[in-house]
Amino acid sequence: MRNKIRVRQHVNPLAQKYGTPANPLDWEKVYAQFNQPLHLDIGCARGQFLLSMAKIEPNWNFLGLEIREPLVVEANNLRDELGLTNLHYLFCNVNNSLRSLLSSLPPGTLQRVTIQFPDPWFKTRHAKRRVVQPELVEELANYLAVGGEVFLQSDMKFIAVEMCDRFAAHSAFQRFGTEEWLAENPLPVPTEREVYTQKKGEPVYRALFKKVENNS
Ligand SMILES: C[S@@+](CC[C@H](N)C(=O)[O-])C[C@H]1O[C@@H](n2cnc3c(N)ncnc32)[C@H](O)[C@@H]1O
Repeated sequence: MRNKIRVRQHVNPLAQKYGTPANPLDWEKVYAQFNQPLHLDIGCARGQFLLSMAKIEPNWNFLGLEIREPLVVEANNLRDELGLTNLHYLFCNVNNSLRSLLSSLPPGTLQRVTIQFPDPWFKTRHAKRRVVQPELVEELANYLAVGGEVFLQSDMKFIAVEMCDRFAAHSAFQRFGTEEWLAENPLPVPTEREVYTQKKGEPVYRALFKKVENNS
């Protein structure tokens, strides 16, 4: 049994040390089949969700972005031990790295994005530290393929509402179904935070958005 490494619970994405955007990736070196559709998981933590997804869907590539570097190192080591060639984890701050990462992708490959239980940063004065900012929605609108999906979930209703409001405010995105929360997770694998929340019997707020038009 692997020992879990201990890392800080939260880091401030606005701190100077996270101010440098990630370098673009050489996709041909990252994945065995770099033209496969890409699933991007934002704030992947230990990456267990993506690891299971990568095993279930070998015809997709998976990229996990995470700001706590030790978790990324550990996740990539495990990926190597398992020999998965459709999975990669990257240490970066998503709030300044999406453009440099996604602009080099083969056009049309980014087809699914998940943002699951992002750090809530409860206080209003910390709201700028939350992951789903209008600028992040704009970058996803720029690089997600038409018909591509963004799946959002949180155990904090105010965060789920804020995330939905920000995607709904962008003309490239349309909410799937009614304005009600999705009753079930449409993906075949729950995240670690999702399992923890459901074990406590607490609610999860889920929504799905589709990209309906190209960003102009
Ligand atoms: C509460 S955890 C949820 C992890 C996982 N998605 C789950 O559902 O189990 C949120 C993760 O997002 C990461 N995170 C927060 N802000 C980030 C940012 N700006 N860039 C990259 N990762 C970030 C945190 O370090 C943390 O690992």
